[in-house]
Amino acid sequence: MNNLESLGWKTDSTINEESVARVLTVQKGIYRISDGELEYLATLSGKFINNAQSSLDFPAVGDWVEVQKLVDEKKAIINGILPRKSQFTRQAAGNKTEAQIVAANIDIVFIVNSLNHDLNLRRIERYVLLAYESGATPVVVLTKKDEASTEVIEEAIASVHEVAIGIPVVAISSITREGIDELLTYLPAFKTGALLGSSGVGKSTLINALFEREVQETKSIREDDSKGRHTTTHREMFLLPTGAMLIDTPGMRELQLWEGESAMEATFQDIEQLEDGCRFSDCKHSTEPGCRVQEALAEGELSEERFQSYRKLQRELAFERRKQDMKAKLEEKSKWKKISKHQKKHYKYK
Ligand SMILES: Nc1nc2c(ncn2[C@@H]2O[C@H](COP(=O)(O)OP(=O)(O)OP(=O)(O)O)[C@@H](O)[C@H]2O)c(=O)[nH]1
Ligand SMILES: [Zn+2]
Repeated sequence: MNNLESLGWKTDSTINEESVARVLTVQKGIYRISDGELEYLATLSGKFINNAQSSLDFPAVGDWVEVQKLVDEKKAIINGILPRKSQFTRQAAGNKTEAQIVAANIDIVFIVNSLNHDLNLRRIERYVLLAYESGATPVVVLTKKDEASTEVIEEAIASVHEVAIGIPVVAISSITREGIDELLTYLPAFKTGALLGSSGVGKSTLINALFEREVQETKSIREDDSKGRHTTTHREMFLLPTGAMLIDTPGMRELQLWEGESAMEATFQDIEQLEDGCRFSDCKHSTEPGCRVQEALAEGELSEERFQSYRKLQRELAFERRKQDMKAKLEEKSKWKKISKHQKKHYKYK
């Protein structure tokens, strides 16, 4: 196994692996990257910056980048980004239509909620949708198991299963360590996970828990690791002692919906299935006769809250799409403006 593989790299003979590295943190144009052996502080090449069209073209935590290493100085220059397997975006600050990339190449998304507060099922639905949109696999984590009664735990798991259909749910305690091993079965070595969840649900405590025991256990093996891999806790992409990676970026809290047609279908499979039973294929599920959705609502088979949440997310997505269409049109316009200006200029000097 080469060093890159320890960061989750899959061997690719079409790429010169000597010049590949992964982005661990991003801070004001400085990228801390690793090739699995050494870390480098990298900047973007001039050509890269010139070619970038939007903020999505810039590297994010988790990206694989093509670099030129200056080994002696532990510095590097980033020339390009390798194709992303998945990506999380949010709205760029100060720009209502531009997406900004928060993290890339995430395999598993942990949707973290705490058992000692009211479970917000609507938020879970939203996060499930986001996970599917990004291209990652969702897992729901219920924290602070030590503070909840068996009854509360069972009830919480059952209600999450209802809104997160077919998605694993794990109840854990970072204090008693209950459930931690089960959680790790969803994050195998060389895979990259990300934590999604509100403030205070226990994400940092979980990361610490994931480090502690393993650090003890693996200490003898990695004691001579002069890079101090186990003590660095300020990174955004953590290299866990199990060999897996975990991303906890603050930006993950402001994730936005982007264009999730198929993600909606995956998230609301129950409703999509009911819709197939409506008499009219363009049924709006309000007053139409033979509406299977209304029937399920009346019979309590589908909860009103979940249906409203579905509606709300649908509206939001439609809004996002309109915004993006508008943006595309404006860009097209300004492109033509530039071209005609350019032509006028040429004309003058001819
Ligand atoms: N009883 C109990 N308390 C926990 C557990 N995990 C976290 N806590 C407590 O919950 C509080 C918040 O935990 P954090 O890990 O800081 O939460 P966070 O999600 O990282 O919060 P932000 O960093 O603000 O996003 C702290 O007081 C923790 O000690 C747990 O498993 N059991
Ligand atoms: Zn209907």
